[in-house]
Amino acid sequence: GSVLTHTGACAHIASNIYSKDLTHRQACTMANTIKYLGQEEAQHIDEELFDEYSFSVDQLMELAGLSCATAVSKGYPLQSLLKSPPRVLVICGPGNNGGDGLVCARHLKLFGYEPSVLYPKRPKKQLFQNLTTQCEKMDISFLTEMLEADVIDEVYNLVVDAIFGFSFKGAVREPFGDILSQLKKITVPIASVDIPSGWDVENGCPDGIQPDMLISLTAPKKAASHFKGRYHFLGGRFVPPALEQKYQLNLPQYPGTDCVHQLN
Ligand SMILES: NC(=O)C1=CN([C@@H]2O[C@H](COP(=O)(O)OP(=O)(O)OC[C@H]3O[C@@H](n4cnc5c(N)ncnc54)[C@H](O)[C@@H]3O)[C@@H](O)[C@H]2O)[C@@H](O)CC1
Ligand SMILES: [K+]
Repeated sequence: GSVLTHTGACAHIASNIYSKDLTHRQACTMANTIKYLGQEEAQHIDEELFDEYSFSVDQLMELAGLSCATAVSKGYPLQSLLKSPPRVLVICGPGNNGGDGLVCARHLKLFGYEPSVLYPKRPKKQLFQNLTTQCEKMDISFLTEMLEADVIDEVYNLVVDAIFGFSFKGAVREPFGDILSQLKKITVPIASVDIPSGWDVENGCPDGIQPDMLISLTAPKKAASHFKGRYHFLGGRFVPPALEQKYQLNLPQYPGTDCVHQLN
């Protein structure tokens, strides 16, 4: 990875190459560095993908979840796992981030992992029921309650955190407070989908969970600048160029036909 943080790199460019009057955003654009999105901006892009570009949630969720499973398989290849069978715990929250988790679990199973899903708050929407059935039909087990940290460490190789994404706000409500407090105690790696759950989408959370992997979808959110884990991937390779232009996302080029790009 690079020595400079994103903010540091942009500040450096702004102060050294261009005039000091440049805003952070302008400096990023001129330096061609990837944009880190605020919460509202992430929500606007999301709405635009559905309303203007006519994507359906199912489509984008499938690509997002596939990106997450692919990033996991790159960071934690099957042959590198210490525990056999290659069990992975996927924890899904009540919104679309949780849906990404269900899709991720299904692809992990196809990749040869043994995912189990914890899905304590299930929305009634057909989409989530379908994703749940798809997992069940793939012999993916669903846990009935959260496990203690030491049990997770003993049984699983890693945890996929698909609890909250860019719509998270305020103090964590149960049962997710208990779940996150166990996740703070585990020693196996956490791979967070889009945002480390419980983190403020823009400001992060110094005493929150500390994932080893972050898979930013569409574009990183501002909280990603506080990420200190080993692997930062970009996924969700579905952004039309015109939309990328409009929001000046400056997305890096994905290698070949890959659905993920490793940022660091
Ligand atoms: N636009 C995009 O780029 C795409 C986004 N997707 C995913 O969608 C996510 C955003 O999904 P949503 O907008 O459904 O929202 P989230 O999944 O971020 O979370 C919303 C859910 O969490 C609950 N919640 C919020 N704050 C809480 C708190 N403090 N305590 C307890 N519960 C709380 C809400 O009641 C709601 O049920 C993204 O982060 C990403 O993972 C992908 O599925 C597809 C494409
Ligand atoms: K998450």
